[in-house]
Parts: sequence; C-alpha cells; structure tokens
Amino acid sequence: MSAQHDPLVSRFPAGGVSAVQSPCPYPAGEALALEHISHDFDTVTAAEDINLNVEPEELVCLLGPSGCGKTTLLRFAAGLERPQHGRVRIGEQLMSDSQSSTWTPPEQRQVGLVFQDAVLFPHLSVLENVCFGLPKLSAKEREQRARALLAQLGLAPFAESFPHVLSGGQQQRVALARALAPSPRIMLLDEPFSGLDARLRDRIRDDTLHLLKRNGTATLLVTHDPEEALFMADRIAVMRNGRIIQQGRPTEIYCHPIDPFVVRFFGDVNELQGVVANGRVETPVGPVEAQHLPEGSQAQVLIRPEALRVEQRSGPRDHTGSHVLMSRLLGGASFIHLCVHQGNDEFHMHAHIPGVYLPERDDPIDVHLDASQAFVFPL
Ligand SMILES: Nc1ncnc2c1ncn2[C@@H]1O[C@H](COP(=O)(O)OP(=O)(O)OP(=O)(O)O)[C@@H](O)[C@H]1O
Repeated sequence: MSAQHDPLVSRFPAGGVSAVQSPCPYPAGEALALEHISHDFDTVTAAEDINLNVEPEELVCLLGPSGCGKTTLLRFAAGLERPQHGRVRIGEQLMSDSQSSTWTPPEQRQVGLVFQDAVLFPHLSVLENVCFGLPKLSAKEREQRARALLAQLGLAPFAESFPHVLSGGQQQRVALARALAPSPRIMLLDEPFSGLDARLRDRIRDDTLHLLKRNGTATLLVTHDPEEALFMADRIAVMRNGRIIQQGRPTEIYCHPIDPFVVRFFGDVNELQGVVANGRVETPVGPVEAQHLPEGSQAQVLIRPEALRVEQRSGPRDHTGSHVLMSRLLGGASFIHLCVHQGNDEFHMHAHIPGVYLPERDDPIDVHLDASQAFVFPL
C-alpha cells in the first residue's frame, strides 16, 4: 500500500517535506536485504543464517527478547559491524559480502540511524542539527527541507533552540528529523522510544509512524516490545537466540504463531496440558482442535486471556462450579481471575474482557472459549 493511500497518514496535510522531496526516490526492489548472515561473538551466536529483507516504503520490526541479536543485525545493515558470513545489500548495491570481501563503510551507505538515546550536536541549534546531513543542497534548500521536517514533528518553534533546552522526547524527534533529512535509502531505528515515559512514548511513536509513512521511508525498527511491533510494523520478524523463528504480517504472527515462544512473547497466556483424542484436546473451557497432532499424544494448549468470554450464572456461590476469584479494571479492559473446573480438578485462568466488566468475587460463571485464540503444540 502506498503512503498516499494509507488511512494512517490521511490526517497529514499535503505539502511539508513532500514539497521538497517526493516520497521514495529509490527504484523498486528491496530497500535492504540481509542474506545468509551468521556471526559469533566468542561462544555467543548472535546471528545464525539470517535472511531478512525490507521492501521500499515498508516498515519491518525485528522483535525479540534482550540479547537475541537484534542490534547486531542493525549494525550489520548500517556497516558498524562486519558479519563473518553472508551479504548485505541496500537497494541494488552490495554493501558487504564475506566471500568477496566487499565492504562499504557506514558513511557511504545512505542509511538513517536513530538509537535509544538521541545524540545531538550540543553546539548546534536544532535547525543546524537537522541541516547537518545535507551538504549537497544549497543553504536555502537545506533550511527549507529541515524546517519542513521539523514542522511535521511539531518542532518548528524550537528550530533556533539548542538541544539542552529540549525534553528527551523533543531531542528524540530532532534525531529522527536529522536522520530522515537526507532521504536515506533505509532508516534503522534501534529501540528509539524506550527511553521515554509511557504517554510521551505513545505520542512520539505515533508521530514517527506517520512521518515515515508520509515520506515512504523503508525502515527496520528494533524493539523488544510486542505492542510496539504491532503498532508500527507492516511486517514483524520474531527473533530468538540469533535466529528469526517467524516472520510475517502482524496478524499472521499474532493469529498463527508457529511455536509457544511466539505466543508467550505477545503477553500473558493460560497454559494447560492434555491428550489428543478424536483430533482435539479437552480443556476446562472447552475442546480445542488438534488435527495436526498424533492421536494419543501429549499436547500443551495456550489460551490467550482475550479468548475467554465470561457469563454470570445464577446459582449458589458455593464454588461447586467455575467462579470469579478477583476482578480488576485495567483501563480500556477488565482483567478477571477465574477458577474453572474440569472433573475434580480446579484451574486458575485469566480472562481479558473489553470495557468495564467486574463480576464480584465468588460469583458463579460460565466460561466460553474463542478457539481462534487458543493454540495447541506438541509437549
Ligand atoms: N561486540 C560484542 N562482543 C561480544 N559479544 C557481543 C558483542 N555485541 C553483542 N554481543 C552479544 O551478542 C548477543 C546479541 O547482542 P545484541 O545486542 O545484538 O542483542 P539485542 O537483541 O539487541 O539485545 P538488547 O535488546 O538487550 O539490546 C548478546 O549475547 C550480546 O552479549
């Protein structure tokens, strides 16, 4: 989908940066390709046969826990580190190739880089910081482009200010504008929002998404935050221990996770076990399809809290059936601790219900399962 047709960007007025530089000035084809990248640091495998590409205008998130190798991949793309095996291409150009010893230094790669902490030149104004990477334009064009970008990020009033008078969030936006000013072939963002408090982070994340989409900038974003990946990404690559274990559109990753790690990484999950019988596994909240597993095999069932719908039932509050243990309001949703029964066994499960729904402790309930958010894997 082009940036112009993306409903997310429709709230932006025409003009701005696009008046200075039209979106996506690079030819069609991949913006970035990492091909068969492998790399060890002493005994740690930071990358193992990684294949990842970013299409023009696409925003790809590398998502995974701390230490899984996300930053290392970004550094290979930027040319800050040389992979022991594999190739890096940016656009049509080969940037590094372990076999032919091809190597392009970072300053010749036309990448935009933003890290967790904005590193601005303290002796230059905001405007001068953003103009810094634009030596090929005339002074007037430089200023025009820098001001247009600052305006898009709500920073126009600070153009003449020096970095030390800006808040952390404002500094981060300046860093973003500076990286974007030279129209990089690819933007490489390494946890750029993680140093910000929650509300500011949401705002800057939103601004960044709109800015990147409006400019049609291909982007690789590193994050350990699954919500951030879902919010930002056109495509997500989930990493663990130096390997990409699943990549696809956010809905594919969330609704069709290929293993328990991917399910758990996206949040709290109810975990149960059972035996496959007649192509399904019985759970205390209903059967779950398991046609892909052998009959009689042990299976684990992972059920997201939002898969459970809770209905209050009339009857005695005597704990003979499923009942409420505790209810909490989380804001836009309610979180309910449940005690559910299967035969003589009791299970503690969590339900996540949209809106304000707070049944009382000990209320008898029926629990219904949306099986599309329940996943069965071999044990
Ligand atoms: N220069 C280095 N020398 C030795 N080990 C390194 C080096 N750089 C990274 N590593 C190791 O490689 C692994 C991957 O590190 P990397 O920084 O890429 O992970 P990450 O997923 O980005 O983690 P985080 O989210 O914490 O930044 C880690 O075990 C790390 O300790």
